[in-house]
Amino acid sequence: MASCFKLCCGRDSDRKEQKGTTWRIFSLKELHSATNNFNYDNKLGEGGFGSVYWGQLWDGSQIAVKRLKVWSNKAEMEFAVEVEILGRVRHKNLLSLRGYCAEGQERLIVYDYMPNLSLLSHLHGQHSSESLLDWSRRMKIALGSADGISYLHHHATPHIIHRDIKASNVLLDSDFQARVADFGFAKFIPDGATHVTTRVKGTLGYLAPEYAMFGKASESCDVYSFGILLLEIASGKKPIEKVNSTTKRTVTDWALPLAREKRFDEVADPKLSGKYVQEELKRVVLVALVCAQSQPEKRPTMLEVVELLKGESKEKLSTLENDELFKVDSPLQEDSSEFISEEKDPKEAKQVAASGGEVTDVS
Ligand SMILES: Nc1ncnc2c1ncn2[C@@H]1O[C@H](COP(=O)(O)OP(=O)(O)OP(=O)(O)O)[C@@H](O)[C@H]1O
Repeated sequence: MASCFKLCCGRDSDRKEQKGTTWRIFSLKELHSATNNFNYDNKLGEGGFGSVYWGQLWDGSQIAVKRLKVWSNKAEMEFAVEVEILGRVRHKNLLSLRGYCAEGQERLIVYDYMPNLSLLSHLHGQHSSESLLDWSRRMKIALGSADGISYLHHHATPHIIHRDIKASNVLLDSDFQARVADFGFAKFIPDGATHVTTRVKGTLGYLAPEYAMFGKASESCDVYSFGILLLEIASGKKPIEKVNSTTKRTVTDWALPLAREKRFDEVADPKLSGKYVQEELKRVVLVALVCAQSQPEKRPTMLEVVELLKGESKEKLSTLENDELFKVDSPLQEDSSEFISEEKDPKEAKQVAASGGEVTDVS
């Protein structure tokens, strides 16, 4: 990918246009001036890669600038992957790349600024007390992020898996439209390959079991993470919850028995104060749980997820409702908590095994 980065992004001209995507190279000086010298007051947040700052360009447009913390080969790779992938895609539900800056050891990525910040900040963070996420906004965010991921899986060439779908990576624009962000761990799936075997990256609580255990990354790993995200949107619960000082419970282990007993109202976020569309809530919970099944082959594709969430086909919804997973007497899923380990840095969970017959890529 590093060599591909040089090839694709290191050309002479300053503005790139590919299939309608437009981005440019920024100078460090320009970004210093846009962010008031990366002033602490401009800081929007911090992630694994580095800090993110709000800024304003000379034309008045607002930007978010992600600045690499410490230069390393690994960080350089993450930077290259993100720029390479975001530079190729453009969709209403994916965060747009404005450009990048690579001067000396400085690596910065410039995006459109998302005034409503991340979904995480509204569900569990600094905006959660404001209760800005009513049911219609939650539905719009669920559908929008599904659309964005579906574009990556089914329309981008080559197909792309994101590998880090989670609430902090869904940003919200001024209209509370979802924009899937953070492509530093994303991977291209070569034509004809069913999956790639790779070092496990991602976030605890969102990792599909086959990926956490065997490093098998495919589109269905994103589907699993999206299922967890959907449950989070509907219930306001975190993916893993502390039940008491020794026990933790996943959101799926909590929601599946409720769904089987058709107690959907108990899944709804109490912050909604009962204000939601019952049919939509039920749909979201059922779709979430089929997505977050342990067996990848039983999960739907993102195209099917979009269709189901829209609720356009009564027939498909009734097939979903009658899925084996929701039969009261069928065995509960393998205990997903057995996969929960207290990694210091879940992003560096060890690659456990590599099985034959697939593309192996340990970057
Ligand atoms: N384009 C943007 N507009 C507004 N805020 C942003 C933007 N990009 C990032 N942020 C804010 O900066 C925070 C840090 O983002 P970043 O993607 O670096 O890390 P993260 O997703 O929170 O964590 P990690 O990198 O560990 O996955 C985000 O949670 C978000 O609040």
